[in-house]
Amino acid sequence: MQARVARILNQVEVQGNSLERIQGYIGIEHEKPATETGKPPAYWSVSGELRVENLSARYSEDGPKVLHKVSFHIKTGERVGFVGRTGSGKSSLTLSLLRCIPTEGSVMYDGLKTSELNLDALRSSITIIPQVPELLNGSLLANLDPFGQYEDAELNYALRAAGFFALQSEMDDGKIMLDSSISTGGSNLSVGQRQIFALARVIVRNSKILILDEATSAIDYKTDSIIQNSLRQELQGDVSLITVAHRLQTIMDADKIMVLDAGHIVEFDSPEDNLYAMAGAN
Ligand SMILES: Nc1ncnc2c1ncn2[C@@H]1O[C@H](COP(=O)(O)OP(=O)(O)OP(=O)(O)O)[C@@H](O)[C@H]1O
Repeated sequence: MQARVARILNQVEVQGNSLERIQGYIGIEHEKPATETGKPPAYWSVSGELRVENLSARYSEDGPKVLHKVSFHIKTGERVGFVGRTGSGKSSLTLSLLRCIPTEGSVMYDGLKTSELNLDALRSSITIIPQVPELLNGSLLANLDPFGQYEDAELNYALRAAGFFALQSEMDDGKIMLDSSISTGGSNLSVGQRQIFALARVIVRNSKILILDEATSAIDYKTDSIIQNSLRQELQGDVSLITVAHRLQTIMDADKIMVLDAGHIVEFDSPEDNLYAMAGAN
C-alpha cells in the first residue's frame, strides 16, 4: 500500500514537472511571425554571397556583447572555416547570421539586408547543420519534406547525393527507405547519419549558404569521409560553405579561415597565409 502511494506521488510530481515545463514554453517570448513585407523578390537567392559589416551581438538586450563589430565578406561558392577557442564566438556568429540572437550592424545576404528580410525566407535560404541534428518522430520522408513539396525521386536523389544510403546498417534490417520510421530526436540514427540526412535537406532545399557545425568526436572515419565527399561533389559552384571547424584537416581544404578570439576577428585569410589559424583550431 505504502509503495503504491509512493508511486502515485512520484507520478504526480513527474507530471507536475511536465506541466511546469509546458507553462515555461508557453511563456517564452515568440519571434514575430513572418510577414508579407520583407518577402524577397523572385530573382533573389541566386547566389551565396554574404557581406557582414560592424556586426555586434549579445544573447539578451541587456547582456554583454559576445561579438564586437565584426566585418567580412564571403563570395559566392567560397568555403570558409571558422576557428577559435571555446567561447571565442563561432556559434554566436552563426546564430547572428540567422537572426537568432539580438544584433547591431548589418548582414547582407545576396544583396539584401537580412534585418529587413522575412524570417522564413532567410532561414530557408541559409541552412545550419548542427553538431547533433534533431529529427522529428515520423517517417524519413516526413522529416525531409514536411510540407510535401517535392517528388520522391528528388528526395531519393538528395539522400543518395548526400551519401545517406552509403550508411545502411542501423535501421530496418539494414535498409533505409523513405518510409523508414525515425524515433523522437532521431535516436535510431547515428549522429553521422543525422548530419548526412541534414545535408540531404540542404540539397533538396537548394540552400545557397550552408553552415556546418563539425561534429568531431561522434563521427567515425567512414562517415566523415562520406560527408566531406558529398560537400565537395554536391555543393559546388554557387553554394557557400561555412564550417565551424574543430580539426586542422577540414580547414586545410577551405578557401579562407576566420580566426575568432573573444568576439573579434583576428585573422581572415587563406590557410597558407594563416599560420595563426593552425594554432587557434581546437
Ligand atoms: N545561450 C547563451 N547565453 C548567454 N551567453 C552565451 C550563450 N551561449 C554562448 N554565450 C557566450 O557567448 C560567448 C561566445 O560563445 P560561443 O558559444 O559563440 O563560442 P564558440 O566559439 O562557439 O565556443 P565552442 O567552441 O565552445 O562552441 C561566450 O562568452 C559564451 O559564454
